[in-house]
Amino acid sequence: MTAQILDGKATAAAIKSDLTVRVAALKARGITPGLGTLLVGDDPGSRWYVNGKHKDCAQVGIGSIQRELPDTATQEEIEDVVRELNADPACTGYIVQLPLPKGIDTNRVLELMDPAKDADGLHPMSLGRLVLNEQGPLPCTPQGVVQLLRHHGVEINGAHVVVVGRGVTIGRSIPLLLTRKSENATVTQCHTGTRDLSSHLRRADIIVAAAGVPHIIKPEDVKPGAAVLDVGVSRDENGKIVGDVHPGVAEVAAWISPNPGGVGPMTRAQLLVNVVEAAEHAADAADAI
Ligand SMILES: Nc1nc2c(c(=O)[nH]1)N[C@@H](CN(C=O)c1ccc(C(=O)N[C@@H](CCC(=O)O)C(=O)O)cc1)CN2
Repeated sequence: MTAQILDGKATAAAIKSDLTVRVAALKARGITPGLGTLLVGDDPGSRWYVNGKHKDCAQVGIGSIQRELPDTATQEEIEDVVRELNADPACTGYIVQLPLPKGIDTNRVLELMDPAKDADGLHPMSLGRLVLNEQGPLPCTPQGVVQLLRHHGVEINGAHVVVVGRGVTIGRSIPLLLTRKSENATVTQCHTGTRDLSSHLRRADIIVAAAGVPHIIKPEDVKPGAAVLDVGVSRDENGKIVGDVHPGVAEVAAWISPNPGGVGPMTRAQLLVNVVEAAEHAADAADAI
């Protein structure tokens, strides 16, 4: 039997439809949320992602502020734009598209952002809030993974999840989200230093593959009936996406996220959720004065 699809495109469309209503309600209260983006350099993938984010904004009624710098930009030039976005009242939330060019201190850039405008959940304050179980913007891809599972009714409570990868934007925070009481999973985090990856994978009810290694998850390593989410993005010689999950896994798993069309659209939808939630909190705080 072939696995059922964890359909990121359809789930993201449902989230966006709900957000359209919430943005209209904010506008009725005199607040227009505006997403800022800072793109440094001309990587075609990053440009595609940023353009997609602005297209999404237009669909749900969120304003757009688009800033760009060449890949020769210095740390100071990048930080100047960050300060401008911090000060811009039309920009209620923003992101710095990652990765930044080599030689740029990414953590210093992220730390300079106004945490109240962090739309990506990647500011150290936001990540600290996640650790402390406090309210704040959630990292977009990790929360996209959680929402994709929830939307399709995949049982997370009590599940054993194996995450492959420990990168800061994705792998690192997935265990933080899935071990919250609301999710209640048990998580094993595997990485390049893990001995005998297969033995961990075979025990997983849910696998989240975020290693960036083409087809690292093979059919023989997957427990029949597991849910498998493919977050890896590598490219073949024609520029086509090759995920972390071997196509044969679809014959063993009960659920599989396509790639493209799975976690990617959910990343974009969660960004919009963060922008709208921040604007709603600001509106509530203003009303309370
Ligand atoms: N500041 C950030 N930078 C990066 C993040 C992030 O969350 N914040 N994540 C990734 C890139 N990313 C968002 O920025 C992203 C990745 C993938 C997709 C997506 O919709 N992908 C499509 C396929 C697109 C293609 O064909 O290339 C899909 O999966 O269907 C959206 C956003 C790194 N940087």
